[in-house]
Amino acid sequence: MSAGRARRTRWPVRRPVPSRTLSVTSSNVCTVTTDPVEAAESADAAGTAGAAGTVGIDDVPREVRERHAALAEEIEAHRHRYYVLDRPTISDGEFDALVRELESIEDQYPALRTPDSPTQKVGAPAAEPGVVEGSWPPIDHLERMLSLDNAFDFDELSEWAVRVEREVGAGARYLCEPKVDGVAVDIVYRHGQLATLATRGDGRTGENITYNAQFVDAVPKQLDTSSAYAVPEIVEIRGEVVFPAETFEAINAERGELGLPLFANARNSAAGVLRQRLDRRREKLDAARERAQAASGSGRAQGTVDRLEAEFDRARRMLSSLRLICHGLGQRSGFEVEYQSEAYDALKAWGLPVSDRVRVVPELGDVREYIDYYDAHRHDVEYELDGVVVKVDQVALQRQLGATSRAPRWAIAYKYPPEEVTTKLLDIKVSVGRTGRVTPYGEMEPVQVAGSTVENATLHNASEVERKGILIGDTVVLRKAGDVIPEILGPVRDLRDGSERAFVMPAECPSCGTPLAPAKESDVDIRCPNTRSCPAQLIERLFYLAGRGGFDIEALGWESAQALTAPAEPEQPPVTDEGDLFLLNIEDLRDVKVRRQARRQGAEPGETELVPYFYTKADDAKESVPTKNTERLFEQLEKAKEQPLWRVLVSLSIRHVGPTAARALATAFGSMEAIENATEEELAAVDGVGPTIAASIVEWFSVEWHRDVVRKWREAGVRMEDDHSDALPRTLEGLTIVVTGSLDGFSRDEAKEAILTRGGKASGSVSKKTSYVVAGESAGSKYEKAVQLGVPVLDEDGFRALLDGGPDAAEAHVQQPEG
Ligand SMILES: NC(=O)c1ccc[n+]([C@@H]2O[C@H](COP(=O)([O-])OP(=O)(O)OC[C@H]3O[C@@H](n4cnc5c(N)ncnc54)[C@H](O)[C@@H]3O)[C@@H](O)[C@H]2O)c1
Ligand SMILES: [Zn+2]
Repeated sequence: MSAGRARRTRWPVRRPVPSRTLSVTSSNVCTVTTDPVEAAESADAAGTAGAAGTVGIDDVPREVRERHAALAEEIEAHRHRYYVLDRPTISDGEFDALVRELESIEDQYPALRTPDSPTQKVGAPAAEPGVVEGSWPPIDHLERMLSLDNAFDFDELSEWAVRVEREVGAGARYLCEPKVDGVAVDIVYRHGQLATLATRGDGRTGENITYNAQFVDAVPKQLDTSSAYAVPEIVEIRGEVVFPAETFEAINAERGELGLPLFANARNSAAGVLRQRLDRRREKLDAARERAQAASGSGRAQGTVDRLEAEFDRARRMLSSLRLICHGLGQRSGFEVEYQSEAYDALKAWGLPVSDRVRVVPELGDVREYIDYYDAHRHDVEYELDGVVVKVDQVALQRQLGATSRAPRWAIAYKYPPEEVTTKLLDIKVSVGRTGRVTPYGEMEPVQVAGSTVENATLHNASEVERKGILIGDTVVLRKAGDVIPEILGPVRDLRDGSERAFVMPAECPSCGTPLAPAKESDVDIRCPNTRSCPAQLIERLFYLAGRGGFDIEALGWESAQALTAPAEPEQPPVTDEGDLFLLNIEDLRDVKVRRQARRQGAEPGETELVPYFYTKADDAKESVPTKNTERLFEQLEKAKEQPLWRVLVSLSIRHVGPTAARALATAFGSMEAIENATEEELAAVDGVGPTIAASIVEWFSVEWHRDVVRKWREAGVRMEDDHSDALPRTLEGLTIVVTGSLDGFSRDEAKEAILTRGGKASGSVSKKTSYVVAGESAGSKYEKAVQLGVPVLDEDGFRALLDGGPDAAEAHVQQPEG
């Protein structure tokens, strides 16, 4: 059986909507009331009839039936964990894949699509009180709460649109909304007063969490009855409760400090917080207070009160920071609108929060744009969204379209690729950085997430590993959001089997074997103190000094740096610290060998061989010769000796001395010697340097091998002072300049350097204090801002004039605002 993309055949044949359903739905905007059993039966009947006509359940091959049953059971178990326990063990993406597999089986064998299949149901039944500890008593919704059908790509979205058009003809307007990844709730107002707050449960019955509603600021206790929209006698509102992303992070940080298990994501945390039995906490607190009063003066009794009070308070604070986004109505009497978007205006007028990102658009192409926009800006929204919901805006058409047993036909959820997956944490290793800092990182079974394969993720430091409660061997939740580096959020504790083990920070450097220690006693980070020739640190420093902000030696990449500092042969590496770099002789590298996966035919995986790194020998040649890259390396080393002083300074890897400080130092002192001999005060007095950097420079030069690096570079011919003729006229003294858009004659870095070397400041944002904005090709918002603030704008010619002759020369080039 093909497990290919499931084709939706949930409503394959046009069938009359039962009249009873019609009459009930006629007052409906966002949720359609159908009798679930009847609807499910007719869906089943339709499915069966639509596919093979006579294929009954007995005609389905046994293996298929078994796979279907096993999958259904697995899905139900995950639903229970997710909806009732708030403790899922798989990611949403993995869960959705299981559901899709079930759907594709049912597409092939519609007889399996029975009313109790998970594909036909919403959520999970609210737990019977007492069955799951801590759940609230159930409450029936006035109208059923449905789920949504999903589209995972544009083809599926247009298939939906085609079905809509087939049912109701052209002319549907599309209402686009963020799909809020929160906890679905149902709120009932009677005569404008909050009556109940409930979770979705199985769509029919949810948990009655009204007690907690009093603490949720986002849920109005009373609707504004003075608005243009009369508040109906009874109105049922649907929405999502979420934590803003920031609050979620703060909550987890606090839980970490208190030693409580962290929430895996914002949705789980919102669900956990919303569903806690705050009433019971209150009872406990009251009882403790009474006991304390009875045992007047007992410190212990008072201690209990204090603790319970603090806990109650914390819970209340968390509830009050929850947010609500309303996106629909259930039952209501005496309230009619023509459009769903109009219903939102009413909700707003009554004081209910509605997303201001909702848009009504006429064409599917516009829907696509909306979807693309939020795909790119998913993380600019203050809460988590996992997709976009597209709805038919006209209420009359919604009625015509109706619903299946589990979802309306007039809406669809377009889902973005998941950003969270689970994977196995195979090991925790440590890496040593440029400054010797030792950082643990997780090695995982490779997984696909947000479009790339991830197998490593940093864990920052040992206390982070502890705070997150991660053990080696755990299944972990891994998150990769947009361009952000992947992060291990935490373990899935429920999947532990006892074989997991705690991570222990190694006592010795994995690169050079030196005992590790914190630099200062109070530091959380530990370091390898062998700064001079620990290969891990030296490689990072070489890589850095070869970078674009340093000597700019492209041919010295990470691998070459490794071959120079830690080759397999000879034992004594050609470079023991960066001082050796410019003293290298191409001949010295002839015998440098590295260990590689063996390339010979039939080599086993893991079988290695020694190969020369810098030299190569053609099959028929007698002598080996330097590789192309080796030749380039030596050419570039030669050129690097002529780099300006600030680049040499950057290349020394002095803490806090990046390009900006290095430029300021070079301009102020002119030579390495002068900097080396300057006092801390003299250094600190330089504009753009300051006391921290000054102290760091003095400390750096106090180390003997550091001074040797400078000495060796000087001996090798590296230029250690800026020629006087290099000094450019300081035409931009005191000016702040913003460059935006692209220029023909300057890269971004070159433009910046041109500004800095003439005494100006280069800034990235436009304010009233900006002296000039240089606007190149396709300059955007910064240009507009400049015009708005009246900051003079120059084109590229104007920029050149400014560089050469200062403000007077640029005067003639200042662009006059239009109009
Ligand atoms: N990891 C697990 O084990 C597990 C288990 C069960 C479910 N899940 C996840 O839960 C989700 C499925 O649950 P679902 O039935 O709630 O379906 P859904 O999330 O696909 O969509 C339906 C729900 O979206 C909500 N919604 C958000 N924004 C909305 C808007 N603007 N308009 C209308 N509705 C909006 C509504 O509450 C609605 O009920 C999936 O993401 C699934 O992966 C995960
Ligand atoms: Zn080391």
